Amino acid sequence: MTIEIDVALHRRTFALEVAFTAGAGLTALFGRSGSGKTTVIDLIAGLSHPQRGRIVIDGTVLLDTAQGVRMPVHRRRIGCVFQEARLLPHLSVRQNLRFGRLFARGSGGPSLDAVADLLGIAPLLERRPAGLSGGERQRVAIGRALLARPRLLLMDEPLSALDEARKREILPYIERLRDEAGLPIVYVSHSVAEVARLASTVVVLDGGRVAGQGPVDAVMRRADLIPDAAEAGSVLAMTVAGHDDTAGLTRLTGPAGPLSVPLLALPVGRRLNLRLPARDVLLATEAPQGLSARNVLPGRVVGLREEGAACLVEVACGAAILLARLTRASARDLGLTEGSPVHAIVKSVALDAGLGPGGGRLEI
Ligand SMILES: Nc1ncnc2c1ncn2[C@@H]1O[C@H](COP(=O)(O)OP(=O)(O)OP(=O)(O)O)[C@@H](O)[C@H]1O
Repeated sequence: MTIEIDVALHRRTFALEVAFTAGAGLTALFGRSGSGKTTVIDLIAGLSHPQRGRIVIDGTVLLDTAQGVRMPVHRRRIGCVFQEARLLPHLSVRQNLRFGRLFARGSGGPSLDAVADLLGIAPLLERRPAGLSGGERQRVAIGRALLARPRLLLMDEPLSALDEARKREILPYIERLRDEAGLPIVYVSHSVAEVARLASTVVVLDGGRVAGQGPVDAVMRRADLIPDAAEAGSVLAMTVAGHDDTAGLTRLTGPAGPLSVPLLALPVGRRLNLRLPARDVLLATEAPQGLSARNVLPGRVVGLREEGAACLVEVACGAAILLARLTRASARDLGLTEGSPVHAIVKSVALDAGLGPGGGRLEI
């Protein structure tokens, strides 16, 4: 499964020149307001047209201006989910879902019941949209899009109209969709938390151009690519290994080594992306003694970059690279150079978009 995009669109006040390829999973289009994210979504959906471009999804050419190919919107088989669910208010949830099926082309694809189960909306089928929470409405909108048997799902800031509690409710369903439905997703967001938690691949847009792209862990470490550089850090794919109720800790395993965090209400075996902001990682040249922080990972410096008064240090720990933000003076005092053995002390993790109690930062 591949998505290939290479488009150029020139408006009077804005020029977009974007090329990227993405594989299976969830590809996040990430960037500041006005960077061109929605414009790219509209071009893929066929809602607007570039002066030049080629868009190919899994071998099917949707657009190729050089060959005069421009597939109309209704034949593109692209599902769209926007900020607002846009359900038909006079129809029940079941009828809204069936409405999605009306647009399905070809055969196969999941049944209404399978989609309702995947999204946890089976108990809501006979209700009307007005009686649903924002998160429930959004899940119905996703279900309606899935029932049209799309080859690709476009999601344009689907959580931005929801409060934190509703975001928490819907995120696991988007993860299931990503992991179980086998449908590629292009997801627009300007939230580091959402991108870190959901994305497999990230394409960063800036001023209508691709500023950087790659796997989520590589892109989130690039302080130069993150609109708020203080949010830069590593993203680790962790698995819940066990809980220690007496100590009040959950043990996680992952590519950088084991980490303990305050108890999480997640089952053993559950995978989660943990974001370690660079500002929350300290470095020591010797194994620290008498320290309250319990998560100390041995590693080796593999990169140093000065940025103003700060020094960003990349540390290879196991199979992962952690990012630590030190002052330049501290980096000098520690005598850090490439190859230096260090101990990374993880002060806290960001439990993105509400995985933990209340979400946000968790001191560990
Ligand atoms: N229909 C249009 N006609 C002219 N200019 C437009 C149109 N739609 C968007 N623009 C301009 O194109 C630029 C990119 O807009 P776009 O909506 O793609 O950005 P975005 O990254 O999705 O922003 P946001 O995060 O705020 O939604 C902006 O400068 C915007 O003003």
